[in-house]
Amino acid sequence: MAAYLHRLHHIALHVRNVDKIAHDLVAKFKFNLIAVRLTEKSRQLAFRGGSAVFIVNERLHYPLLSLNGGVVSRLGCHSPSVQDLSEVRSPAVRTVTNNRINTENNFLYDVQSNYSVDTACNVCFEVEDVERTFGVLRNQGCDFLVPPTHVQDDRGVVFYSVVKSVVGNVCHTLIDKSKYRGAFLPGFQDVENVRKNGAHVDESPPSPISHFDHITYACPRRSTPDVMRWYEKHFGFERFFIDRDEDINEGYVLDQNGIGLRLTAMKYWKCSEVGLKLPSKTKEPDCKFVIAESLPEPGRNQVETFLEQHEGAGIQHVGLYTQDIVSTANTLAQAGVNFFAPPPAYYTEVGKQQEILDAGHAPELLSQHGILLDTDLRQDSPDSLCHHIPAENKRYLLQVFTQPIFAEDTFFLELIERRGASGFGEGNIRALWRSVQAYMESQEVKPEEYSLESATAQTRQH
Ligand SMILES: O=C(O)C(=O)Cc1ccc(O)cc1
Repeated sequence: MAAYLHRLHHIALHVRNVDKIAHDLVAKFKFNLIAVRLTEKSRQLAFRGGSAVFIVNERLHYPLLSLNGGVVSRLGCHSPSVQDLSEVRSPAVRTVTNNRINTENNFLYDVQSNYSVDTACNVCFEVEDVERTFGVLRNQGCDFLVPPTHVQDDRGVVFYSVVKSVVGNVCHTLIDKSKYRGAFLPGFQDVENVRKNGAHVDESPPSPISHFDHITYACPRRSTPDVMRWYEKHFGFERFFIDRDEDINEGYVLDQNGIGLRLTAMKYWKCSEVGLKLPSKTKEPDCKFVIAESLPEPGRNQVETFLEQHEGAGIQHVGLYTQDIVSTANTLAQAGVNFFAPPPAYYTEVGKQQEILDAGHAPELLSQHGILLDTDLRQDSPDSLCHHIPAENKRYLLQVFTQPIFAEDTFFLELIERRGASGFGEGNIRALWRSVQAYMESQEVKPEEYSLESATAQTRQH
């Protein structure tokens, strides 16, 4: 029996310095700061775009006073000013683990990450019953980093526990907030409340991001079956076939023209008891998970670069869903987001140009920010995520990939818009791969000298 996952609650990042990433999420990626937790030992900031929430955790090695001039001063016009947040103290909470008041954990709803590089490493799911889920998973041999714990304030109580996954440093906070009436989580100060108590701040505009579409793990070669088994057994994930001819054991393999990538995707159902067979109409898929591993090809590639610079497996990228990728990419680019662009020939190749035109898009517009368009490999799939499929058109998806958002060539974000396509476009994956390869060739850099960082120099600068 697997755990009952209700839905994805948030993805947590652990960074050495929250300033840059907080600034980027607000000013560039148009997320809104929704809640903060500031203590002498840690800063935790929550950002929302639609239902997509990131919590950015930073361990502090200095007292709270240094907050002045720190993150909050550079968050931009839609975030509270330094004065608003420098007066914020974590609301009083009672944290109880194993019937004892817990004062040790600096990070609520997470664990202290001593990881040496910045990392996205916790995918938090809402569950129905933390104690029960803990019991089930522990009996199955899962490793828990935080046993069932509850956090209480005057608006109610939240239960959580943190389980380690089999993917590098990735762990999962399992949380039950059904007995909590507050806007976010106990221990966090809602930014609305900060505003009401402090100076006037402009209302935040709605974010163009609506939800997390998928999370992609970069894993070592031949580790995919173990990862699949773990998620199937413990969380009830099901295989999502990217291609109908995909081999069940091999996954979806791209191994032509210098691309050596194996992708295997998994899905689970939102708000449903995992494992329960529901009529397909009542099933609502949540965020997908993709496992990427490289094939034993010579030379460097995105997955191997990630593993090296991240010092192990982990979350390589997160797909952010937007209803209008052209407008969102434009807004983000104007705000300073740099996207990877495919070779210019991508938009003038006869086949691709026609494909873009048939889908009702202008190749010139897509080329401005490196947006890729691909027809879904699963044209006859009955479980499409999009409900508005133009009968005359094939189902397709649009994607654009950002440069890594941390100092290392590791974690990046993706914008994705689906027009009836529920899978992942082979052409887009090839184009992304090639955008890195093309730079290597144009610069005549030997593969072993190549770094993703240098490749980003050729991506579009805004
Ligand atoms: O297309 C996507 O968003 C994927 O998740 C597939 C993918 C996985 C890993 C890569 O390095 C590139 C593409």
